[in-house]
Order: sequence, then C-alpha cells, then structure tokens
Amino acid sequence: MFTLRQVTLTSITKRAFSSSAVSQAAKVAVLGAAGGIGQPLSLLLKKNNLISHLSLYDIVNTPGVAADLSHINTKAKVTGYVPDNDGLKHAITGADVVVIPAGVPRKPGMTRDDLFLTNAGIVRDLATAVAQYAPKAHLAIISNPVNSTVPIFTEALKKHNVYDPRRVFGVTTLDIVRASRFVSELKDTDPAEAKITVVGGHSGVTIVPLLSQCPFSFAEEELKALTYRIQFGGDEVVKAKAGTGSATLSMAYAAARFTDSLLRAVVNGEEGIIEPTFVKSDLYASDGIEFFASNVELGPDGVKKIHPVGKVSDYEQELINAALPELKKNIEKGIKFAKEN
Ligand SMILES: NC(=O)C1=CN([C@@H]2O[C@H](COP(=O)(O)OP(=O)(O)OC[C@H]3O[C@@H](n4cnc5c(N)ncnc54)[C@H](O)[C@@H]3O)[C@@H](O)[C@H]2O)C=CC1
Ligand SMILES: O=C([O-])CC(=O)C(=O)O
Repeated sequence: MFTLRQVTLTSITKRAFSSSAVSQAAKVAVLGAAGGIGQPLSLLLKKNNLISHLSLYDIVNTPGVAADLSHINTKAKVTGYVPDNDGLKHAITGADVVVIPAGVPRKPGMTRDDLFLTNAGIVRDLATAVAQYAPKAHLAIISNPVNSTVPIFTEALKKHNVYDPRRVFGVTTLDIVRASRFVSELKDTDPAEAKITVVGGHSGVTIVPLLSQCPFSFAEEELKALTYRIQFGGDEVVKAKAGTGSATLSMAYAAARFTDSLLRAVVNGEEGIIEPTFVKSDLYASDGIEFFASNVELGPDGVKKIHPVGKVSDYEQELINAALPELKKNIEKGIKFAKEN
C-alpha cells in the first residue's frame, strides 16, 4: 500500500532551470489527475519533452495513476499526491503550469451551470492553495462552468494579492478542435487546414464560432446547423455517454495541445504562438464583460496580446449579442460566489 504522498520511483531533485530560459523543461501539475480527463491528459503530457516533472494530484487514486505512468520511458518524472500529508501543497510547489480538470462532469439534461454548486467550492479551494504555494504558475482551468470558474480562480488569487491576469486561462481549446473537425467533415478536408476562430465563452450560446473568417463558404442552413453543432458539441458527448460523464478523451487532447502551446511560449521562449482562450479581456469591457475568449498570443509571461474579434457577419454579430448577457451573468455569478465564500 502507498502510504507516502510521493510515489515516484525517482527522488525529487531540486529544479536546476529557470522558467524563462530557452529550451528548458518544466514542472506541470494536474489537479484532478485521476479523473476521466485527468488520466488521458496526464498520459499525453508524459509524452511532452518540455516537461521534466509531471505532478499529479487528486483526492483519490493518484498513487496508482502516477506509478503506472512513471514506467513510460519518456523524460518526465511522475509523482502522485492525495490530500494526506500536505499532498496538494507538495503537488503544486514550484509548478510552472497547473492544469485543472478537477470537479464533477455533466449528466444528460444538465447545463454546465448546473455544475456550479459542486465545482465552485472545489475550484475556490484549489485556487487558494495555488495562491499560497504556486503563486507564479500559469493556470489552465478546465473545470466547468469555465465562464464562472475562471472568475472564481481570479478572485481567490486577488484575495492573496498574487493575481496576474496574464497567467490565468480558461481552456476553450475543445471548441476550436471540434469546430475544425466538424468543418473538415463537411468540406472533406484535412482538419489541419480548417482553422476556425471561436470566441466568447464555453457554454451553449456563449460559444460563438466565426465561420465567416475561415476559408470555406457555407449555405445558410449549413451554417446554422454547423454553428449549433459547435455550440452544443458537448451535449452530443454527454448524451452518447448516457450518464457516465462528458467529453474526456477529446478534452484531454485539447488540454494537452493548450498546455504544449503554453510551455512552448513560457518555457521555451517560442514566438508567435496563438491559442484561443478565455482570459481577462478588454474586448467587451464597455458591455461590463470582464473575461472573454478570443485568439491570444502567448509569450514568456503568459498572455502577450489579445487579438480583437475582427470582422464578423451580421449573423455572427447576432450570436455575439446573444452571448454577452449570458456570459455576463456567468461571470458575475462566479465573482459573487468568490467574494462571499
Ligand atoms: N473546459 C472544457 O472544455 C471541458 C471541461 N470539462 C469539465 O472538466 C471537469 C472534469 O471532468 P471529468 O474529468 O470528466 O470528471 P471526472 O469526475 O471523471 O474527474 C474529475 C476528477 O476530479 C477529482 N476531484 C474532485 N474534487 C477534487 C478536488 N477538490 N481536488 C482534486 N481533484 C478533485 C475527482 O476525484 C475526479 O478524479 C468537469 O467539471 C467537466 O465539466 C469537461 C470537458 C470539457
Ligand atoms: O459538455 C460538457 O459538459 C463538457 C464540456 O465542457 C464540453 O464537452 O465542451
């Protein structure tokens, strides 16, 4: 039986690199690592050569997941922690990036907002620990509802005076991954050629695909059906999984891509890396919207440049108009919770 909080087969060595140095490797922590997303995500991250230490935390089962992954002959050392013996503190201390898929997933008939009651508290507690033990880490928040969990994280960091908006990211990559795949299915092309911009937030009508900006054209009915499918792609998976959860494998793929982009910009110093993500943004500040997903250029300090939404069609403007009030409500709900709890 594992009684130690650390189950790695190698000992922890002091990190001998700086996070700003070029071509260095990083410590990445995954919180919720034993879950449906956490396990395949950790597997994909184990293959990432920019990671020297993969640190896995969950309230259960992490020792087994870590022991299993630690046998794969890639560079990263793997350690696993549970809450005993200050596990969370040890899991995140010194982390360059913390990826957070902790929390409950949807069942058929639920909206992402229905997860708020359970996940808000989980995220708030993890954010408090991050503020204390990993205040300089870049944070990739997957836990739903993303439109509210990112504001909750932000407020918790503010309470501890360690908030840097350049380092807090809501992971919306799956929306882009889906959009690219769905368009390529329709147009019979390689998904790599179908780069679709999706802006707004990460739930239903707040997900706004900007298909007018892609190189393909669509008939009106096709455009509406495609837009709906991108906005409600998560529901397709929830329905098909019939009560056993929501997207995990495609999400793990998307989060591994986002984490890799972040590491390439932050740790490796690569330039020109652009990922869509839900961040503190001024794009719709005049509408009272504090956070918004759009294409973001990543740099050594995290967010380098938030790209504007760009030219949109009348239809897309209608979609944005429908998204903004819902997004505002979700954001305010997160902020209110964090301030009161
Ligand atoms: N941002 C996005 O695009 C997507 C977000 N999600 C969200 O990701 C979250 C996780 O989904 P799944 O992995 O499918 O759920 P899951 O239930 O399979 O795994 C969640 C894991 O979190 C752990 N956990 C619970 N409380 C914790 C805590 N306080 N600290 C650390 N770990 C804790 C659980 O033990 C479990 O292993 C859900 O909220 C889901 O809605 C899912 C798909 C896409
Ligand atoms: O639909 C869900 O609840 C999970 C999710 O965020 C997605 O698949 O986009």
